[in-house]
Amino acid sequence: MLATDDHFRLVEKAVLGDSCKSSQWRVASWARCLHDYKLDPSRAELVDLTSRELRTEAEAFDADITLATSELEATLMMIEGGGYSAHIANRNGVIIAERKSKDSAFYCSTDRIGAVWSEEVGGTNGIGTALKNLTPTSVYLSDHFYADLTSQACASAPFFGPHGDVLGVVNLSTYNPGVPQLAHRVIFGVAQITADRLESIYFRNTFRKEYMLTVNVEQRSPAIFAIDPDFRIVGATRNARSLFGIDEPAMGVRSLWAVFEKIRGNPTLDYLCDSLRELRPLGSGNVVEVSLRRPISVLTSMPPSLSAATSNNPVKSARPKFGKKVTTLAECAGDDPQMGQNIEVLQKVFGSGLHVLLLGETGVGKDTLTRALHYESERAAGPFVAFNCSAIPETLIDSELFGYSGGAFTGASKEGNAGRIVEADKGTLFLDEIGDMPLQLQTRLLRFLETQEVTPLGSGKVRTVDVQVVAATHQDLHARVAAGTFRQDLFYRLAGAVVTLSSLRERQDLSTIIANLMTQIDDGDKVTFSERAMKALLSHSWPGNIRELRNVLTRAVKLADNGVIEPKDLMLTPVRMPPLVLPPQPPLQAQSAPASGPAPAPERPVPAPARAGTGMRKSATNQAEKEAFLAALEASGGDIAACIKMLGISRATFYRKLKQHGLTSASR
Ligand SMILES: Nc1ncnc2c1ncn2[C@@H]1O[C@H](COP(=O)(O)OP(=O)(O)OP(=O)(O)O)[C@@H](O)[C@H]1O
Repeated sequence: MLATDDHFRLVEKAVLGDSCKSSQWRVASWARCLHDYKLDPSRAELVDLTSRELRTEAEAFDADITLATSELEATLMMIEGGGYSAHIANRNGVIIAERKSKDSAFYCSTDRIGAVWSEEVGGTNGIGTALKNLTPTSVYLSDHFYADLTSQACASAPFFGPHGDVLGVVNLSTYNPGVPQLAHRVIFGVAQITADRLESIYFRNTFRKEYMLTVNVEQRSPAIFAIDPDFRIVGATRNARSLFGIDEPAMGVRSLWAVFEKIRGNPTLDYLCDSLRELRPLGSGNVVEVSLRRPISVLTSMPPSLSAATSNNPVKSARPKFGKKVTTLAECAGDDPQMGQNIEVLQKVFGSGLHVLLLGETGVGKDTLTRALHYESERAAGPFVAFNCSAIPETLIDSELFGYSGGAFTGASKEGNAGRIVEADKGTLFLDEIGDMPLQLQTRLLRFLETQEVTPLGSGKVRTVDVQVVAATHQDLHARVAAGTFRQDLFYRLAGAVVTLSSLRERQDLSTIIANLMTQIDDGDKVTFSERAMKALLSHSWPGNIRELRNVLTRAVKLADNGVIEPKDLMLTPVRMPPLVLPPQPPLQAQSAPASGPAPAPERPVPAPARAGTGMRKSATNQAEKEAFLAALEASGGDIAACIKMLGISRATFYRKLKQHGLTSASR
């Protein structure tokens, strides 16, 4: 922090015009602080609102705050380790949402929910000055007006609503007098990108029922028009407004053909939807590339009885009629408040043109939740296509996902293959284990996500599709980005909403989940639990999450005598659990444990060797795991489905582990 006197002299000299070093925006802000607001740089008088005042300010935020907080989450993941926290302030400069940096040493305690950061109160500061000038603002250490604040740095960017008025400010701040200026500049860029993304999210969400024309311009934020079926412009992003000279009164009145030269003949919306097209802005020599997306509710394959569905009345009838019962969103939410909140955010983003990234341990229900979202959305009439990036050999991912034309390569089928992306047109594509997507294909996937276009191998024909992508992984994607094995821009493109699903041990509604599962398991309604069995279930740590719980319950229903499940039927003791959920054990012990079939449980769990280091224990567990895989493969006679069932793991985990243990050839 600067000495108060020194800082005061600095401010005074700059305002009097004696300092040639000060940038104009800062001098102008300091002058406002001194002359207009009569603030004293040596005495910061910051204001925190009462909870009642805060409630009023939060209500004054003219948009859905849950979308903004989900965005903050994604931003914080990208800059983790930098010591910055992320905030949303409303248009009055009051912080109404916060996501804290894990690096609490640099936490800016003045930047908390309820703090007022208008320039009139906080002097020159990121949020207040950005709001004053309606422009992104970086306030680095001694840029602050108050001497007390010169140990902190903030990067702030205002964001605007779909009708062009300012909604609030994204703010990233750190309490770190040693933060390098260059690093802070990068954070400033991130704040601006976050603000742009928020604008885009709110715009797409507001105009989701309209056609959406995106103009490809070399600008940071996209130029998008929302247009009605008569080509009237009903909405435009800030960038579209400034580039094409459109203001609010023109909305709903001006035709697209008053902005662009009309294409020959009578262009239909369908013509524009089918591919990337070129349009020439009126009075300009250069053409621009545009792409048009259909409204979310216009699904050509939707039967008439469903076409009138609105977002309040979601389409439900397209659930698969046969086979597996689809778990509902209400069942996914259970009674867990965190899960309920997650689902609320996901429902808002789903179908808005943004993609979704689901994180969470294996078996927490990422696949199940995605299916539920699909079948309770307006895409329900469209296809649900799941693609597991780790279950398909690397060499086949390209052709399987993006498709190929007949005879495109040696061994290709004569008819060709549309590819999973095209199959998912007008529906949902679930990209499971996205962390395993090979790097070179990540580039292709990114291109598709940006343009919604695919060109099947060997066909040369571009096909535009309308696909909601949900990507999922149990891996630490952030670490993969840092290690250079996952593209940062792809992460960002996928992260329209990033939601981390809680593990079963973190959930507060285990008994509800048990009750739900019992309704889904054959004969589950014919048994009850003894008190001791229920106690054992509730106190188990469930390393295998819901999948493990389901397996345990299914088996217990079969083993229960006289319709009552006792602790012995649960077989929760380590030796009888599938290998992947064993605690660390000496190799011999684990090797001798069979992968299936009931056996008398030992009195107590076998302890890990007292002096084994983490490395030793890891390799012992690894070895045990490999042995168990070999045993299961042998016992199942190479039947993958039986093997997976025996091991009690997901198909994705099965293939991942096969690869990890070098057993790939044994699986085919
Ligand atoms: N809310 C729920 N209610 C009942 N069963 C559920 C629920 N969520 C998940 N399950 C069941 O748990 C098992 C694992 O779920 P799912 O495959 O969705 O998890 P996942 O996170 O996608 O796993 P992985 O990362 O291993 O692919 C499945 O058998 C599924 O039916």
